[in-house]
Amino acid sequence: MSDDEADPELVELLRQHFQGKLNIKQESETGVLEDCEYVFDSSIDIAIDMRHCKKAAEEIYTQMQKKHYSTSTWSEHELHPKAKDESTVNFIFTMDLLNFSFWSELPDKERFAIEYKGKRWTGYWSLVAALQRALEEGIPITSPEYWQDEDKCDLDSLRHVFRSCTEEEMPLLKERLDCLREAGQVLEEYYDSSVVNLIDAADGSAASLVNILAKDFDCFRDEHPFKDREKPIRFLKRAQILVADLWACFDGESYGDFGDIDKITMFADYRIPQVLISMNALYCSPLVAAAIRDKQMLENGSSWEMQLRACSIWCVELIRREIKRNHPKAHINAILIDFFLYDKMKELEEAGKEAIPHHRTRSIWY
Ligand SMILES: Nc1nc2c(c(CN[C@H]3C=C[C@H](O)[C@@H]3O)cn2[C@@H]2O[C@H](COP(=O)(O)O)[C@@H](O)[C@H]2O)c(=O)[nH]1
Repeated sequence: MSDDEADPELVELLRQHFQGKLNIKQESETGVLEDCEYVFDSSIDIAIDMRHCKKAAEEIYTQMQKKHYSTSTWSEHELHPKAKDESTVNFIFTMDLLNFSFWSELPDKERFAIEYKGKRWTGYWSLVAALQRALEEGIPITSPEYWQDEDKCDLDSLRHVFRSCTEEEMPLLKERLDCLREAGQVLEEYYDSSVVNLIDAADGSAASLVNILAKDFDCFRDEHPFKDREKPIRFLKRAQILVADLWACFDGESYGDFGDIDKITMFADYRIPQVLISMNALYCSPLVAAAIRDKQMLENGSSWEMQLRACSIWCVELIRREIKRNHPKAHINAILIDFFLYDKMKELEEAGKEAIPHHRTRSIWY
């Protein structure tokens, strides 16, 4: 064989090696963005208004700069845990296991609310307040072993942990107990009941951790069939926000150190669509707009609901690209845009300035 001919065996080995790399590359993609672009391309009830999307991008960038919005904003929230240790990892995991469906149809004074530190907390903050209160009362609510103890951790004890200062009970309490139970079993079976072991299994990849959560835990597998598409559409909202909360809380270090964190998308909940619509970046057909305005229930997995979630994720991606185009040096990803929009929406709600209601879907996914 002449010097310039490659050894066929070596070529085959290299091919298999790079082929293998390609496979690993496949596993390190969550598929969420591709799935949402697919739904956006076939949406007829929801659209993205490009002109307002561009305008929103500039407004968001300017306000984020003014507020010095960064990962450290996460820990500045009064109720978020401050310790940078394993107890906070367990807190965040528990929080994002249960981070769904707080909305109520009752008037503000009657809706489910948690009294803690002399304040009345509703929505997402009611969850965080209840977990903090339980820990202070000596209830090990963030312990995977506790979730499996059917004598100690049952519907009554969860009702006590989430006891409201009004007559309304926390929504989907039984489903929340099921999430804790399943997570306790999976963690015991595969990760020696340690959330840190679960994070270590992702080997520093955000996308891998999202995929592991979706693979090992039914209650994180937020994916749904859409029209005649062969594969379900992946939103993976609570799996993604779990990774994002770890990243933000630990400032991208320690348990929050993910080399590919920018692969995480916006989290398809019921607040970001609301704020994108109020910024005119997202457009709803008259029928959908009327359903949202009239607070009609949009069934989980219905076409309108899927389009709303997917187009919101795609809209934030376009906003992210627009900011990157105009401010190449800005360290802004979908997570920080999302966190900023959520906090902005809560400020508008607090000030009684919600232009339109958020959409009503009751599910464990968001
Ligand atoms: N997309 C997105 N969805 C978010 C959040 C958060 C809170 N994240 C904290 C961490 C960093 C940020 O700065 C926030 O301080 C909760 N949610 C979702 O909203 C719904 C609760 O709404 P309401 O009932 O009105 O509180 C529910 O589906 C919940 O899962 C977010 O950030 N992004």
